[in-house]
Amino acid sequence: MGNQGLEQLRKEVEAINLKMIDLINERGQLVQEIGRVKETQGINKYDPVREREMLNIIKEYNEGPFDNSTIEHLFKEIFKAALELQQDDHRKALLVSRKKKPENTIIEIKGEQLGDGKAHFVFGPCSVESYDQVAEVARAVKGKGLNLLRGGAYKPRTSPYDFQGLGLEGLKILKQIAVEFDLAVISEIVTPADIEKAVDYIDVIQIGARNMQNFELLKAAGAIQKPVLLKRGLAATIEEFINAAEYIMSQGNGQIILCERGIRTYERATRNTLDITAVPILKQETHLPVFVDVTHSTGRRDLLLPAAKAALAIGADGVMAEVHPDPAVALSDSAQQMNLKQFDQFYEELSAMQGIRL
Ligand SMILES: C=C(O[C@@H]1C=C(C(=O)O)C=C[C@H]1O)C(=O)O
Repeated sequence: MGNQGLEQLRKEVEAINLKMIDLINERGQLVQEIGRVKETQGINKYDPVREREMLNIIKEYNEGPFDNSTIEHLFKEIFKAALELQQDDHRKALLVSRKKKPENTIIEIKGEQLGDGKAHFVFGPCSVESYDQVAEVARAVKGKGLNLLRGGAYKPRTSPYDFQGLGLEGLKILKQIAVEFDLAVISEIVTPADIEKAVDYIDVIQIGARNMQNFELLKAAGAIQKPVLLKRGLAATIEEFINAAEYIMSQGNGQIILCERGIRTYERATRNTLDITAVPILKQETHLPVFVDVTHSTGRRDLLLPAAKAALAIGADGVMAEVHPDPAVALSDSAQQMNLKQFDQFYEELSAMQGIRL
């Protein structure tokens, strides 16, 4: 067959493509109409029995050259696309998505505007151990002109025999520190029932990696009007992370800060693997501020500074890191927290970074 024959055949294929588009769209319009009828009758959009009936008729009719399994596959895709057409469009766009809200969400905490394009920082010990221990770090944080302090009161630990945190006593210490040093304090809450009482003690509720898909906790955090710092789960995809944030926002609380904290991979050189490109993806997909926790993602003191630089360079709104007056005796995470001298040096070098806006 010469080139002319080939061209003729291709023209015929092209003409069929166009006819198919018309037919598929005509079908789509009918399905949309069916969707509207179902809506008024309160019937489920998805109807697998009806789909099966149609597939049986289609297979009965099919004379090849495509075999029945291929035809079935193609039509299943058409049904799926048709079903998506039936779901109404704005229900599909998540509240946390850029599609829904193109401009950045800015969260104001103690005069800082998280999400404003400048770099923000959250420092503090892994666990609240005593008033004096937190006060020492608070003094160092305040000394740098910073306003946000973290400290864990409820500690979800891998082993039940590890230090579980001071609980309410820890929150009380944080509250006292917040008042005395004029700081905003961030602490993790692990039980829905504790959220309501926690708002009296802390300024930002943290939902930790292990609780990212604790949906009752997310809903409880959505029902209050306080900023929530939501950490990505250990093995959560970005989509799951975004949906976890949606749980909070769908309850009415839009003050959400996302925090990438590393994910579990086969790599053992670091405690977790910092998924650095999650930052620009989350910035593109959502309108929420994005932080990077360099302590838990790396688990290594020597990597805190390069990881923090990378986070800011790639567009993170802030960095979180752990600081302890004497990491060697810390009741949790002793290998990765900075002491006060290392903290000074870390902050000095980070704030000298080119292009950083403090
Ligand atoms: C159009 C309908 O809704 C859905 C879409 C279908 C389709 O594309 O043909 C079939 C069944 C349903 O899952 C219907 O119920 O008829």
